[in-house]
Amino acid sequence: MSASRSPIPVVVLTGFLGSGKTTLLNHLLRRNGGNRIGVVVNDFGAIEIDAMTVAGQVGSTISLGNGCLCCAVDASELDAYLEKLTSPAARIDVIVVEASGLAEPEELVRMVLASENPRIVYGGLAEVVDAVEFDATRSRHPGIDRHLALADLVVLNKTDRAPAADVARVREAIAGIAPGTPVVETAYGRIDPGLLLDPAVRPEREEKIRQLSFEDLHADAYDAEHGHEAHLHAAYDSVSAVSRTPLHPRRLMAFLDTRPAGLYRIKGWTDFGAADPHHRYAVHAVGRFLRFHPEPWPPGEERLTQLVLIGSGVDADALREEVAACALSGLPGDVPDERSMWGVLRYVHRDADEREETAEPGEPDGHGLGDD
Ligand SMILES: Nc1nc2c(ncn2[C@@H]2O[C@H](COP(=O)(O)OP(=O)(O)OP(=O)(O)O)[C@@H](O)[C@H]2O)c(=O)[nH]1
Repeated sequence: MSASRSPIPVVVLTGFLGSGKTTLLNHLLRRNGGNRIGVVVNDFGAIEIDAMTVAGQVGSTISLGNGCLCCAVDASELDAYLEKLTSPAARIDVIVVEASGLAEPEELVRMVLASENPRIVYGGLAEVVDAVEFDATRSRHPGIDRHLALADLVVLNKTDRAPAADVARVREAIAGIAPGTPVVETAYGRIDPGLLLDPAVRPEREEKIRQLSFEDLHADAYDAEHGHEAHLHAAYDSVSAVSRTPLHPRRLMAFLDTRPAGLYRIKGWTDFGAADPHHRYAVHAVGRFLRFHPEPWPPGEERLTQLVLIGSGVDADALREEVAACALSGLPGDVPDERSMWGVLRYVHRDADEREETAEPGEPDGHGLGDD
């Protein structure tokens, strides 16, 4: 199994014509919080490159001054570009693929799940919905229900243009189509970037004292110019859970198997103590998708479990208690052995060669869509 750096999440962004995908992408690129984002679109027109500092262009790839990269490709080139964006030299932290014009969202999700690129991991399907046009779009394109049912996160956009009662009604309709899927209301795609990017679990960044960068100034100037409120409302809860006692793999799996649907993402590392003393396990969950990635403990690193759980409408205290209850009690019978790890190991992504040698039929893929 690979013990390199944690894989790079690939987020699929979808939504009907004019719902606000481009606006959302631009917002993320401006508010990247120090993350380097790789964006894949099928034409540059979609990202208003002019509005950003362009550091250079080579063929169909544009590098922005803030370290982000934008590629304009068609679906047949997607794999090659994912390869390029995940090369260590690109130092990309998250990749966003805008579905429109590339392929149907289901198709893209399948491509990401089936990819043999060991450096990527599925980062979720985010569906942008136009709060004003929802009913009209739905009657013209019944397919929207299918997309919503597949989405891991729904961004209910253009709420500035819809009366509160209409927004509430659309929310209710979405809840009927995609029960439990987190819905974030916003205007101009201004979701809190923390929903998709994760500064909180990047220790090397946490240690740095964050200074006001050019990018912040640029974002604020943009906000002022466009009359948007500079402050982003947190439409979700971010709960951090730390345990200095190793977790019991079976109890953690029981918690993960029954996690509330409103819990959109889980990131962090787990210490399973004697059940695998050599590795810490990076956890990556988005929507119904779950993956573990074992990495050797960095020398001198304190052995602890650190998880960040992000969701909307979740009970922070209850979540912290549930994680705490996964810790080993120290009682004589509460000792995990190697077999206790089986549940966890089913969600470890093995490299292609290794997988061919040991593949078993009916292995779970961690997502309702299947891996092939
Ligand atoms: N009032 C209002 N306008 C918005 C909002 N979000 C986007 N717009 C506007 O809606 C139009 C379409 O937004 P885009 O971001 O281009 O939408 P898109 O989904 O990328 O569109 P396509 O690429 O054509 O599918 C633009 O004129 C945006 O400025 C919003 O929340 N409120």
